Amino acid sequence: MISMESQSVAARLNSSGFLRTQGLIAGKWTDAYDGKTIKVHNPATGEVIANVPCMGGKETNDAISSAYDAFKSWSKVTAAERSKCLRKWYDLIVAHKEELGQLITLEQGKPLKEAIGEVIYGASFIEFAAEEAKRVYGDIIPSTLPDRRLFVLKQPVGVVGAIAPWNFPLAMITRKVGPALACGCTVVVKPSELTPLTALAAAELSLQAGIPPGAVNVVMGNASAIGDALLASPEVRKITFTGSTAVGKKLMAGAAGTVKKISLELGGNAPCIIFDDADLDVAIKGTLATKFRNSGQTCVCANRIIVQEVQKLRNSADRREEKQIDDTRMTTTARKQIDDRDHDLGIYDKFASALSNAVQKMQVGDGFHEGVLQGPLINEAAVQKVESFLDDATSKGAKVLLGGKRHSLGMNFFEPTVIADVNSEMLMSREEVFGPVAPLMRFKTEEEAIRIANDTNAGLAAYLFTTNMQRSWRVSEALEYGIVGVNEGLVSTEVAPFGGVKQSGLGREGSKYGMDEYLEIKYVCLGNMSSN
Ligand SMILES: NC(=O)c1ccc[n+]([C@@H]2O[C@H](COP(=O)([O-])OP(=O)(O)OC[C@H]3O[C@@H](n4cnc5c(N)ncnc54)[C@H](O)[C@@H]3O)[C@@H](O)[C@H]2O)c1
Ligand SMILES: O=CCCC(=O)O
Repeated sequence: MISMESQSVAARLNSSGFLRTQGLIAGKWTDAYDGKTIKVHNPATGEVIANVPCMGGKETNDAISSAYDAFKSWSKVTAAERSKCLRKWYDLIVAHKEELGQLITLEQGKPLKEAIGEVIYGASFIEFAAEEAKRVYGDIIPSTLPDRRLFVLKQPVGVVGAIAPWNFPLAMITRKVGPALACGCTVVVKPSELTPLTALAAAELSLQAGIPPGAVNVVMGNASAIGDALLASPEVRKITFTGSTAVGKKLMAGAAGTVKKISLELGGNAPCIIFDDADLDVAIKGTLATKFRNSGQTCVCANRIIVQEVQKLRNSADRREEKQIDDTRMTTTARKQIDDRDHDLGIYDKFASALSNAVQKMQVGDGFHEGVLQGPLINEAAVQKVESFLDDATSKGAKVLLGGKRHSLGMNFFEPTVIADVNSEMLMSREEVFGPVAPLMRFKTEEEAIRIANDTNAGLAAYLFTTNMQRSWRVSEALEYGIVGVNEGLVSTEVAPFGGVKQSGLGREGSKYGMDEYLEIKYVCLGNMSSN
């Protein structure tokens, strides 16, 4: 199955009804009103997979009206009923994980096994939301006056505009739509124009699951026209966005006009700190996982791998002093042991060579081919961005240890790359490279590692590798990030809060905290309660 060619996969998905090529408004599959379409390409081959409607403001306004109507009833359905529908949707997605995985590989490029992994990950947000739907509790507040009773109710926000990126065509949508529906909200989803097919297939399954027409609408096409319509409508009470920081800022400003609630999951610039006391195998495995997932195209991918190098200490006595060891009370053997260990400090060279060896083994190719671990980048612009970051780094003194250029397969394939001696003057340490490039930076002390790691406007995910328990806690606390992985490169799960600080965003997705994003708090005061 993994070796299926993309064209036959598309044909089969088409005949089994998984290749939907219309938007969804009020439960009806709909073309753009002016008949215009846009092409969806396979990033591995360049082939056109499908034409989907190029919708704009008019279709979006209709989708909003349909969501607004559906909200009146969906918000009144019991939590148990909503939970059942969501559970059914989850079951259907899991039952069709192969087809949805194939769609993801077709339009996004990630290897099929990874794509099916995304389907399971994406589905988990719906399952979790189905369970949480039943636990949206309010509060009773002890009153300050004897004749009053004070309550807090939690109620759905209303119609939600959910705008998603291309890198996780399913999971970035279910992470929004699952909790929104669970809380009683209805949604207008705008998937990326690069990857709308998975969203459309998932929306079809939502209808089959009994989620009422109008509760989930999908529009795509002219992104700014759709965005403007969502922002302008007073009926849309919440915008939830995952994507670039630049677009997130625009939406945040635009939401001010009607004072909408807003959640933003934006770009990262994840540091991955490798201390010299790290277990090298654990550090390599974790770094590979965080750096090369989805060919480096995730917001939580390590963007700066900051590795400890040898500290140039003056002499043995100074080394012992730095470690605050009482020299006078040490035996000669103990002193020698400390000195010998200090000579071994620094892991940079060992790490750079072990990482390069591991990366060299990664097979690049079409995601449908067996054994492929690295698919193509999403498009030519993404490849050009990686090239320009590498040119900038090498012109400023960085050294390519492995890869560094377009892959011989052509199209959007890029060689998995390791580049050493990157510093904070280089573009790739300031912005997301969003490609299969592992940039290595050097540090000497824990303090310096924390300073380098925090020296960015982003604050989404950070990683550190160390076997020192105290250090892992100390550094986790000092990192200005929303997510920290200690000795682990894959930390995303539906049960934990996902989101960033600083310019990486606002709010959290997944977990019980993700539900709050779709709820309003209402305080109710019952007065004159003492009748006799
Ligand atoms: N923090 C997270 O959870 C997270 C997750 C995935 C991706 N990302 C970030 O997303 C970026 C990559 O995704 P991308 O290239 O699709 O981002 P993007 O900002 O270009 O696009 C994201 C979505 O916004 C839409 N869009 C663009 N302009 C718009 C406008 N004016 N109004 C309304 N919608 C508009 C796009 O069509 C797409 O659907 C990276 O920066 C990555 O870090 C963040
Ligand atoms: O790209 C960002 C999302 C990745 C994840 O959910 O782990």
